[in-house]
Amino acid sequence: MARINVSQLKQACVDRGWLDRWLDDPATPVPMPMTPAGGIPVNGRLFHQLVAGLVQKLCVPDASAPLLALRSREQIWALLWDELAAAKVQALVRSQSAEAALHLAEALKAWCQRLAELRANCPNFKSWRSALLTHEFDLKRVAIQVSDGGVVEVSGRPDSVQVDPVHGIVVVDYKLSRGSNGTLDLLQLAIYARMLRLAKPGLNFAGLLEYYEPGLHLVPKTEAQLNAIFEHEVQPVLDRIAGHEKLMSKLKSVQVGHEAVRLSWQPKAEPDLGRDIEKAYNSFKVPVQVMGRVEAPQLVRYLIRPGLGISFAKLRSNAVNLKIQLGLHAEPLVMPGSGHVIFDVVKEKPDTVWWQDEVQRAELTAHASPLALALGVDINNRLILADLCDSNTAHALIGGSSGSGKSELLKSLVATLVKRNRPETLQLTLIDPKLLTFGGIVENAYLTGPILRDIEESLACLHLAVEDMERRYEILLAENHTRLGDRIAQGKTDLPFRVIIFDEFADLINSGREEKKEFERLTKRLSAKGRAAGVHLIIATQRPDKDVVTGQLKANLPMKICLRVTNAVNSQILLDEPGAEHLLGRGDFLSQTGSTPVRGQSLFIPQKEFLELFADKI
Ligand SMILES: Nc1ncnc2c1ncn2[C@@H]1O[C@H](COP(=O)(O)OP(=O)(O)OP(=O)(O)O)[C@@H](O)[C@H]1O
Repeated sequence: MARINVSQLKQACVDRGWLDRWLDDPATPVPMPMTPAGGIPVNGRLFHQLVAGLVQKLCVPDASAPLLALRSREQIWALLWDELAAAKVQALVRSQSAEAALHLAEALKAWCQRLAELRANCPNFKSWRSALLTHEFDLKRVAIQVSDGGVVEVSGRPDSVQVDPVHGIVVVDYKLSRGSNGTLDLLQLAIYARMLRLAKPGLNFAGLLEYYEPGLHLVPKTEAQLNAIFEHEVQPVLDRIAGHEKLMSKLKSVQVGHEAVRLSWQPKAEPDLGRDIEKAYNSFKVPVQVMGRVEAPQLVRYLIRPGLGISFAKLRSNAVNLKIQLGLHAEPLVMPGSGHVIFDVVKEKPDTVWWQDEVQRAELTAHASPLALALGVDINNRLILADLCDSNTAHALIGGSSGSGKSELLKSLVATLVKRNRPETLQLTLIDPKLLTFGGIVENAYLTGPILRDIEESLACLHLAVEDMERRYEILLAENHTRLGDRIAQGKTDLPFRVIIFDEFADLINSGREEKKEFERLTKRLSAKGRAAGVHLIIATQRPDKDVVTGQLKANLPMKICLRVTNAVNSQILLDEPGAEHLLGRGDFLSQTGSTPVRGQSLFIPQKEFLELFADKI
């Protein structure tokens, strides 16, 4: 079961990169960003210690009459100072500065004032517990439900739960400075309010941030506000954590054991060739050890450690020998990995990865961006995600020879966009000169117009898209928005996202010099400015040669997806490296959304299911 603590969870909500690193290895502590240096040191930990010490004294069950008689700020402060604070504050003068010590003392005084007020407003004061319900207590492993029915256990230690005269029962967090990110404070409050509600069913908790700066500033939040923060900001992160945990537990057994495991794409049991590979290499005097085995939809990957003094080149040069010895139907792909050698044995009959199953995975459903896409699954059965709203993946160039799986890939991308958006927020422009890819979609609310088939129409459509983009800029500027997504998030749907999908643009480029120049000019403008205006390009070609995929086009379309191509030159043109000529076809691809290509298998959606997505949106 996935477990996380409150500090980590709030950090994950504001920094998805941090979350990714934590998910990769929760055992290795991922450092939290530090509060920026500068200003007076605020000694928050000491403040918490001293306050907790006093509360402990006040709240003992048989508290003495003088303790119960404390009423004013001065009386409470005198006790706190004499019993706990004096020595610490004086030590601060020596170890830090008089300013820091004064800041702490003032903050503590403000807290005493707050306590006196709580007491004064407590109708039937019998003990300090009537005002301070609990203080610095552990909430251990509170199970919070996630969308797919699983749970994530969250642990933490709220500062205090109090009865506030105005706000009712409140979970309180003390802060000695507002820091650089008030959002984190609110997230923490929302998480604690939800944990308390689960731990104490029947009670509702509002929240209060008490900023001692050093004077007290209260930031109250109602239960409804905290609920909304939790639902919008925290729940998707918990869904993602639970989804990841589920995936990892499946993967673990695939990687370490050699047991049959049912993954979402349901592999047929492939023989384990681990020992055979070792024996075969040994027979050529190349000692190796197979360290692991991962079964992907299109191949089985073995991770090999070469014996001492055995070079990678030796393993690679024996690939053909291994094919013969092991009776494989294709030569294994031998590639360098980090700390091991990758030995990919392609399956004779690759498994199909069904779109319908994969798009339900939490990594995608919990993704905040409406234009997040699943390109496919990687070797480790993780979804390969790409977000059109992200500048690194805002526009895509797809290449692959005939039969490599471009049309199916385009269909799965369109299906994901349609599944995750309504026609009011997403408009598709489909250009399909081959007539087949999007054949069957008739007039539809998701489409900007009929599916375009001829070259002149396609060029005219790109012209209009540029005009549309310029108009959008003017509107965004007038309304003070920097990106269309923010406008849509505010509920304004008169300008939806617009995704232009062009299957086979080579014919257009090859129809004449002028057309080619114009196509390049228009795609350049759309790709340079489109993202902020919510206009995105996904264009595909069967002929990724240098005349079609020009340097300029490549530079303008940051995301590249290369399916099987006929030769290493085509792979080089698209990805800047060879390799895609060895892919299997049927949706086996290398995607480049970052620095190194990732191998994946695209998702398959049967035509009937694809058309059904559009069926009721005429
Ligand atoms: N992800 C996938 N899973 C299973 N089968 C696939 C997948 N992608 C493609 N295929 C199969 O591979 C074959 C070729 O696919 P597709 O028609 O998409 O290729 P293409 O690159 O568009 O070819 P062309 O350019 O000639 O139209 C089809 O039979 C298709 O069903």
